[in-house]
Amino acid sequence: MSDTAQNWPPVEVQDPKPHPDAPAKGTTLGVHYSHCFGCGDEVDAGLRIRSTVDDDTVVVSTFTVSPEHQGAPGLAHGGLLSAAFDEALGSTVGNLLRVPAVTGRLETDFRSPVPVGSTLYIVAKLDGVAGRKIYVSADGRLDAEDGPVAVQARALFVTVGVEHFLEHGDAQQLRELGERHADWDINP
Ligand SMILES: CCCCC/C=C\C/C=C\C/C=C\C/C=C\CCCC(=O)SCCNC(=O)CCNC(=O)[C@H](O)C(C)(C)COP(=O)(O)OP(=O)(O)OC[C@H]1O[C@@H](n2cnc3c(N)ncnc32)[C@H](O)[C@@H]1OP(=O)(O)O
Repeated sequence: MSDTAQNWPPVEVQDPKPHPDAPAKGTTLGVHYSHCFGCGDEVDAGLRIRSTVDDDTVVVSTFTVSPEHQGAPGLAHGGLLSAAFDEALGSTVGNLLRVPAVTGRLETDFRSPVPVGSTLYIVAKLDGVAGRKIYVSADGRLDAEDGPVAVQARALFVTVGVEHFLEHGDAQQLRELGERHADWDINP
């Protein structure tokens, strides 16, 4: 998707195979974890990203830049824009492929400033899969799904087992998350 892509994906890949129970086109995706900085509704200065399935390999997410997200006066902080893409790309991988995966590598190109008050439409596409490696990229467009491209990103997600989260994260919170998302099949 990114027009800066050179050799992307960087390895030979297979076409992504969406999960048979992946949400259909037009589905608005819910918050995956209420304490998630990217989408959670219990994080005061979080990004509160909202995502909708566009087709079986594309998810469109929106991120509205608020004053808490500033770097320079009136402009979004670049690191937070990267975080927005991490969330949007991760949501694309998790919801369409329905596998637990973590970001292994994320690169971001900042093409034009993103002002406070604007909404970034992040159009993310699954590009290919090579074993545990999932390649995904996105364009961030200003104020409309067909607005000018302000930010682009490409990422590698790596599929992990549930033990990744159990060993390194908060096992109790993970169990509670699993109870709320029986369809994810992540119950330890
Ligand atoms: C819990 C919920 C799960 C539910 C799933 C179901 C549904 C989900 C639905 C919705 C989810 C919605 C939204 C999600 C939203 C946001 C997601 C945010 C995601 C994050 O924010 S997540 C935090 C940041 N993330 C980390 O905290 C990772 C730390 N890291 C590690 O935990 C390890 O590093 C790991 C696991 C990545 C790999 O470790 P490992 O030992 O398992 O495997 P290994 O090292 O062998 O890598 C395997 C192959 O990937 C290649 N590879 C690896 N890294 C590379 C790199 N950087 N560059 C180039 N290639 C790389 C290797 O070269 C090898 O390639 P090859 O196989 O060809 O040799």
